[in-house]
Amino acid sequence: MAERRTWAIVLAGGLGLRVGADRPKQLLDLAGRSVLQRSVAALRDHPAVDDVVLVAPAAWRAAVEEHVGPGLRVVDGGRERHDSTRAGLAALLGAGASAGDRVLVHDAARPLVSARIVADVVRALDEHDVVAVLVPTPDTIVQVDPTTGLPTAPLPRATLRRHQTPQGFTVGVLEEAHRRACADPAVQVTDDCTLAIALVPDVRVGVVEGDPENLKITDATDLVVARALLAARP
Ligand SMILES: Nc1ccn([C@@H]2O[C@H](COP(=O)(O)OP(=O)(O)OP(=O)(O)O)[C@@H](O)[C@H]2O)c(=O)n1
Ligand SMILES: C[C@](O)(CO)[C@H](O)COP(=O)(O)O
Repeated sequence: MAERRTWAIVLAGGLGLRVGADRPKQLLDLAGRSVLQRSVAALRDHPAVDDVVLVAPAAWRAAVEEHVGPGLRVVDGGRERHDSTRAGLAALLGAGASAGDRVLVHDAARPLVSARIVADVVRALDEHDVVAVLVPTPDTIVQVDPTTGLPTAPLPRATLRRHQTPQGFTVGVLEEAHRRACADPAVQVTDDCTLAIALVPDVRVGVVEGDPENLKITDATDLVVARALLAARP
């Protein structure tokens, strides 16, 4: 049987509007290296990862390529995150990925992901088709009425988790999830794991413990927190 390869798609196709900087947040500095350089290095330099595809915003592709240097497969992203995942998936299939290979889908906006999480996701794909990285929520979460904003259904905190990335998949399962999602525009989810579990029957789902430090840079406050975390590291 052919050796299973492990691919990573690093999603840097967004514009980072919520941070409010003069360029996409992945190009901002984080203690001497950009957010993008850190998230790409976490996958590219990991011994369990064979090959990386980087998805960039078309308008910022030259800047992205300058940040990561030569030798990395870079493709243009799409309007939404799921469009960018599809662009990354098409690129790795074009580069020879097979349905049985592993693929990790990672937000470039999570530059502090640890080698331990990456290793755990790759290992969990020996037994599962879809692997989520989850952390408990420290806040109480409530569902609200979308019109009034008033709280409606209480959600028991002990049953809630936050998704992090990288999320892991068998390549064929990620392909199938996106094929089905394309056929049904009513499907609206914000991560690939939820998509695969919802749309692909009988997938074996595994869970890896996340880490509060694997935060997503979403607004300017997250940059301050990420810089403080890096400064506190030995
Ligand atoms: N069309 C898109 C949108 C998002 N992403 C990537 O998906 C990750 C998570 O998305 P998010 O934090 O929402 O990033 P942005 O869309 O860039 O942020 P904003 O919504 O503030 O513009 C980021 O690494 C982002 O670059 C992507 O590859 N393609
Ligand atoms: C994939 C994700 O990071 C899991 O928490 C999140 O859903 C991305 O959401 P965003 O709105 O694209 O930042």
